[in-house]
Amino acid sequence: MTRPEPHIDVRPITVADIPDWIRALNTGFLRTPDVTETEIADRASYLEPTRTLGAYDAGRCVATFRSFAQQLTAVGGTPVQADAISNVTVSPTHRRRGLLTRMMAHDLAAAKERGDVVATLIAAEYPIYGRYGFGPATWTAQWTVDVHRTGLDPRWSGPDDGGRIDLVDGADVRKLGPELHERVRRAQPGAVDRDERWWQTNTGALRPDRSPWTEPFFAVYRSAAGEVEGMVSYKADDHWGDGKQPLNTATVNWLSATTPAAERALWRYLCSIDWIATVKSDWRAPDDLLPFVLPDPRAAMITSLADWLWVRVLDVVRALEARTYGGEGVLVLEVVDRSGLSGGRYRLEAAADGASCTPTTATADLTLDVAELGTLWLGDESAVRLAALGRVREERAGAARVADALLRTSRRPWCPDIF
Ligand SMILES: CC(=O)SCCNC(=O)CCNC(=O)[C@H](O)C(C)(C)COP(=O)(O)OP(=O)(O)OC[C@H]1O[C@@H](n2cnc3c(N)ncnc32)[C@H](O)[C@@H]1OP(=O)(O)O
Repeated sequence: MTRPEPHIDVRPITVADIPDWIRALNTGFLRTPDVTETEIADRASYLEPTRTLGAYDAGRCVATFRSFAQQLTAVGGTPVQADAISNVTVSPTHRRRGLLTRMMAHDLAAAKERGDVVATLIAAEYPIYGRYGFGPATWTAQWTVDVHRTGLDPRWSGPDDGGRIDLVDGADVRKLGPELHERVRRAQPGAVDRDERWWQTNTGALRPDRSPWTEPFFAVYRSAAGEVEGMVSYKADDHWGDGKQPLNTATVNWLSATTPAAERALWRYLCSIDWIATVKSDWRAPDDLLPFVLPDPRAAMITSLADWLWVRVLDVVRALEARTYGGEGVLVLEVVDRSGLSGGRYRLEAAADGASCTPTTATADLTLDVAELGTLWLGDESAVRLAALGRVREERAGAARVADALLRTSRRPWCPDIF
């Protein structure tokens, strides 16, 4: 049970509040609470005070919340404006008193007012955000590859498709990476844009963390035509077996590819590095090609599978009109939104040349909470499955099957980023 705490002020921060806000953030994330000058300067360089909230009890910051503008790729490749939420913490002294609820209400109201189509976040724990209308919209998997079981010829080196792989340094990544990622994310439903700071912090040009920077390896795949089609960042440990065999692990920080050829070449490259006995993937789509670019797919085991990007639909009409559909058809959705932001009855008409969505008084085919709409919107989840779980209700027999035929996608959505 939450209890109201009117004496605690929830408000956007000012620049002067940044050090105390960072201390509260570090506390909530169980990091050492002291604040360094580097951290203050870094946060001050990109925090938008109007979109950065703090809760103040007797002048001390006891909760943090931040949002920023993000482009999220809808099914079909159109980016929509998202309200990306991050840095959510409530100090342990002030938990379960409704502070998150107050900060979320403040932020979502502002996002709605601004005209954002959806809000997004990556949830620390599953039970937190459903109550605010968020639904898990993409899932993620991590693989561990037993290199000696892959069936790859250990004599193999380099791509066999006319392309090439080159080791590069951070400066090259900053030059080539942003354009590559733009192509990746525009083609990948569920992917988001990356700002310059992402490239700086992931190549060591900017080092805001207290943890010392360790330069990873970077490799670029170019096609036979010389086009940059893929890139990987990885690190390796130093582990030797009792028989003096090298048993090192290569851990992928991130791997981006615009073509299956690039994906195949980069995974095979990682598995071909001398001394490497194990390859650990980054957070990938659950239907990643990885296992199947290996002669023996069982060499790649999923070691982690979980929800990743959560979506909260703020504008049903624009969200449904932004995406493409698997066929033509009409679906009337009764969207229930207890916060009053996006509820209503909507008629979706999907056609080959685009979709239209309009408020309607026609009889509903399906009734669902706005959180379930967020779960269905990127095409990953099945309405038939949600109906079986009682999470969507068919008002017309067979409507969930129609929804699946329209909404689901052949490849699963994926968000390569954490934010
Ligand atoms: C996008 C991101 O940044 S994800 C990171 C989220 N942050 C963390 O996980 C850091 C550690 N945890 C925390 O800081 C806090 O516990 C928070 C932010 C998760 C929750 O903040 P609180 O102020 O305690 O939440 P609030 O009091 O508004 O809770 C509202 C409801 O959600 C429930 N709830 C909140 N957090 C959780 C949780 N982790 N698990 C289950 N239920 C939860 C509460 O019980 C309450 O339910 P009720 O209305 O039925 O009583």
